[in-house]
Amino acid sequence: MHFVEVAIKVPLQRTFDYKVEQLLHSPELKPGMRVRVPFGSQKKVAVVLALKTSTDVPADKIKPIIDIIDETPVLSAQHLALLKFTARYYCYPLGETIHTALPAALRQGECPDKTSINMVELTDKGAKLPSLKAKTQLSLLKQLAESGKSSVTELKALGFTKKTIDSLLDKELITQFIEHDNQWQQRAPTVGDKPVLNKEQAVACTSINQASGFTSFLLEGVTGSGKTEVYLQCLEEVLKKGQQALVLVPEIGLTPQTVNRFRRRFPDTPIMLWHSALTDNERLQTWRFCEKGSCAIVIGTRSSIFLPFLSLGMIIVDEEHDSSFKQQDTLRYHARDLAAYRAYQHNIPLVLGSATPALETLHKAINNKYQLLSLTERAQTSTANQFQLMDMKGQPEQAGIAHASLAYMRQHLDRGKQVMVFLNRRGFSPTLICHECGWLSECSRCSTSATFHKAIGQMICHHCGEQHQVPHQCPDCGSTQIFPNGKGTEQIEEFLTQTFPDIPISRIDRDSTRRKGSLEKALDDINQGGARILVGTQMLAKGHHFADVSLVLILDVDSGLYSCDFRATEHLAQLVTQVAGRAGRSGEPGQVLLQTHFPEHPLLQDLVNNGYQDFARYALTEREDAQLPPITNMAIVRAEGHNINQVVDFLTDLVPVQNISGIQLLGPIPAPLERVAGKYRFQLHIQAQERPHLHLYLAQMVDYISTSKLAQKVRWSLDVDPIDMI
Ligand SMILES: Nc1ncnc2c1ncn2[C@@H]1O[C@H](COP(=O)(O)OP(=O)(O)OP(=O)(O)O)[C@@H](O)[C@H]1O
Ligand SMILES: [Zn+2]
Repeated sequence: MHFVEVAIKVPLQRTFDYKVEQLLHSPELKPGMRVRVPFGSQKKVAVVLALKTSTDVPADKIKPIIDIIDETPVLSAQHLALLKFTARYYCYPLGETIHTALPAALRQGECPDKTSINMVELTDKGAKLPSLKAKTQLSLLKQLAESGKSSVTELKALGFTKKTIDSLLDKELITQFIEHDNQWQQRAPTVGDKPVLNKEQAVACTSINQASGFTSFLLEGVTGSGKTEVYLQCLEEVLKKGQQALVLVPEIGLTPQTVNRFRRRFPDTPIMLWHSALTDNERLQTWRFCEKGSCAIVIGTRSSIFLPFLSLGMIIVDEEHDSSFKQQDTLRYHARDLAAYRAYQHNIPLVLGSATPALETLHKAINNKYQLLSLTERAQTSTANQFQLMDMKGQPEQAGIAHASLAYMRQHLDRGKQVMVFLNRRGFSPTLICHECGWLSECSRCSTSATFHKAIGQMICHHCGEQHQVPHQCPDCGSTQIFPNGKGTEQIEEFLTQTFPDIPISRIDRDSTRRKGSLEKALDDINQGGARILVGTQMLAKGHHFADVSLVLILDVDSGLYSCDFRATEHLAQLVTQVAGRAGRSGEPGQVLLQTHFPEHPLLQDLVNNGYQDFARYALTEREDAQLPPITNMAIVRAEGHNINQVVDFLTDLVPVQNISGIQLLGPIPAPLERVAGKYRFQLHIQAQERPHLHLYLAQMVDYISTSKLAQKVRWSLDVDPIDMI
């Protein structure tokens, strides 16, 4: 008798054993293959972890597997090891971790090659070009007679439909088959025009290319210093060796601009994209092509870290500080941190690039765990941007813009330049206020305000999404004197349209770019010089290269200066630096105006006078003093529920009576946003000097929670290495 240990998608920290009876014609079972198993009254897809000759499950209890789905493993041993590591590190059930990593089609037990049938050619019968009534079918036969075997996507691009192809298949005039083209591995890649690297870029490139085996690099380069150029020239070497590369980019970083740059540089190299808008079939195909080595470069967002590769040669994480690399629900993994594990596993270089490295990464670089490579100058201009703090105290202003700022805007616009106005708040105003009684529009289900969206005439809560009509009267006193309170991008756009009636304005935020393709269109418009004033939220901040922006106006930096989250200043400094970095990217130096009521604040002074590099190193010493991450290690248990007592009791029960050496606990404390969608939210903070202590403790705690009755009454989650406190 043989047994298998399998992982199943269930919210339990355990695996399951089944017995394997002799199945007719069954392929030899191996770890990484999928099987179907009975689970309760259901049938579930499970992944084999190990084959065993004995089990602890009593003989009368153990059930047989139903069937074996795969002929060969869909997860290699190395890939399984990655997923096991991920599950362990984030204290998340292995079955659910595997479920997160696999494309939907594979989770559901479908054939891995379902979508890979990508080529067709004539059969002998088809080659005789029999006369056919349907003209399109005949012209497809002729096309194939001329071109030989062709890819389905190519034929579709020529206007042939799937229906025409299927009809010919039915008549056995053509056949279809799978072809994984690995030709690129044998030939030297064609390389498009490229600039000569400057000295710092060349040093960085050489260091990375000379790395043998697993080495992590932090490429700390000021905005516009040509980090992408360094990636491209390193990738060239990887491709020459016939190896694959994974380039991780933030969600918004996957713009046509970025992709075109890679395409133009490597025109005959197979490059695939991975992002949230792919269909299930496209995901499966990319997965399969990576695995077979038919794809050389993947440019992908967070979850591309789980793609299988045949011969991975390098991982690059662009804008490594970006928060979109951290998944904020279910499996709360950080793609950058998993990238480090993967690079170690494959024994290859890892390149983390940013103008504003996360303190976590910088800490490792300063302690020589990562090799630090610096680009201190911009690639296309010799002068740095000029910063100016605009003291808002006593300043005349309209819509939150100082008159002095408006005068600067006019100067730049008169010279034919583009101006960017940044405010990290969408909507028209964050609240409505009653002039008579002081009523403020609040979300009825969250401890936060409801935002006024004027264009669509709705009040919307940005936390729970609750939406309702704009009131005409104050719900408390009945007065009609209710006004917008505070500013959002919609209001700024309205005001600037009135102030500069002849200047085309483009607003970029989540509301204005909801429709598919609208962001791409807006960015294109900006690059063509169509829009001259750009108003936007952090969507505008990331990675864009707008050649003609010469003035960046940052409206409200003050909200980030005084926050209960110890990371708020780091995030503010990153955001300000990234936004500012959009100015003066070619030609003359840019001007950056920061409007603030606290121009003397040490953080702003440091940032403006000495730059992010200096700020970040100072901020690390502060974290050292306060014994906060990245100096120490942290995890948060979050719990929420409609009954506040149950939430607090659950967390209180987790706090041991006696101190545990090496572990500090704080809580239960209310979350910064204490109520969301009607639920109360509390947290328990766990800190440890040593990472092994933290993980040992967390493993025991998760074990304990699995037996806790209190846990069944609340929703709880564990966040290892949280990046915010919300
Ligand atoms: N060595 C070079 N010589 C001339 N131009 C260069 C060189 N390196 C990069 N550039 C150009 O400078 C501009 C900025 O470079 P790039 O986009 O690579 O910078 P970056 O550091 O990735 O920018 P950011 O992170 O701020 O978005 C691009 O237009 C790029 O083509
Ligand atoms: Zn709400």
